[in-house]
Amino acid sequence: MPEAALLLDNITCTFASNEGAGKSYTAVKEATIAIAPGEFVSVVGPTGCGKSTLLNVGAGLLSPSSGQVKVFGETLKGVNHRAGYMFQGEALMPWRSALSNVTAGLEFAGVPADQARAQGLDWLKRVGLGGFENRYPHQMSGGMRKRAMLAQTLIRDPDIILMDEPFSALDIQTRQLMENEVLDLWMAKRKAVLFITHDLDEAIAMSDRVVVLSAGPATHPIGEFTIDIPRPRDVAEVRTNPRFIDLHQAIWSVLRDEVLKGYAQQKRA
Ligand SMILES: Nc1ncnc2c1ncn2[C@@H]1O[C@H](COP(=O)(O)OP(=O)(O)OP(=O)(O)O)[C@@H](O)[C@H]1O
Repeated sequence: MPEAALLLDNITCTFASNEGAGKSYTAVKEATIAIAPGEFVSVVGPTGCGKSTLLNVGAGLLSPSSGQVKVFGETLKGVNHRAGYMFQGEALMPWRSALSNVTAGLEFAGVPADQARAQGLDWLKRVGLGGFENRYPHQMSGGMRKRAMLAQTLIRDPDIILMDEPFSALDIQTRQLMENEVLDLWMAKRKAVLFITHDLDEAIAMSDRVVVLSAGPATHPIGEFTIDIPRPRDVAEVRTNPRFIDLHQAIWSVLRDEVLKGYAQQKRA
């Protein structure tokens, strides 16, 4: 097996609990997930189980209580500079235009302004925002803002792409368009992707492999499925593929009980 682009190795994350002084909550326990270079891996699990926590650990934004992260074989210390991160919510800076948002990372990295501008305009075109470079976030639709965020994430050409439910706020048509665009961009460059989602259909349609997490506390992987459906895929059309239906059934049989447990816990909370 080639060296993993990203290895979350035996990760445990314990937080101080808000149930009282001295109490703690172990959200993730002894979780190991490896993503090979060029592999697209989705992680699904019930709400609140620890998906974002694991992604934050992979991004180097959160230090695990125990375990380690390896990036192309090297132990991660601090922020993961080989990763680009696309968040769940809105991450555009409202005071910057689309172009200036997209080029922000290059600017911070000291790339000369004219070079950054040329790359930014190119990326805006690639994500379907050609001609919208002067729009501010409040002048863009939710889908356009997501496109700008995608360009913002990819412009630095990261070797690892971390995505935390990036399209959950979009209507289904826009979402499917964006999913197909992400797949096209990914097929062209084949970077390692860790994609977090609630949505099993989305996970199967996009991925090479789907990892199922248990309900919390002490979340850890409880199933792993290779998605052996040929590419290129269209995320809407692939849902009628008989293999998709088989995989959906197999994964759902593992995920269903965890979703019910997660839901019961949220009702109690
Ligand atoms: N900094 C923190 N302090 C205390 N508890 C935390 C912290 N971060 C996360 N948690 C808890 O850890 C658990 C996992 O949270 P996390 O956001 O990773 O779940 P998730 O699976 O991404 O949720 P969702 O599906 O709703 O986005 C939750 O119970 C959450 O309340």
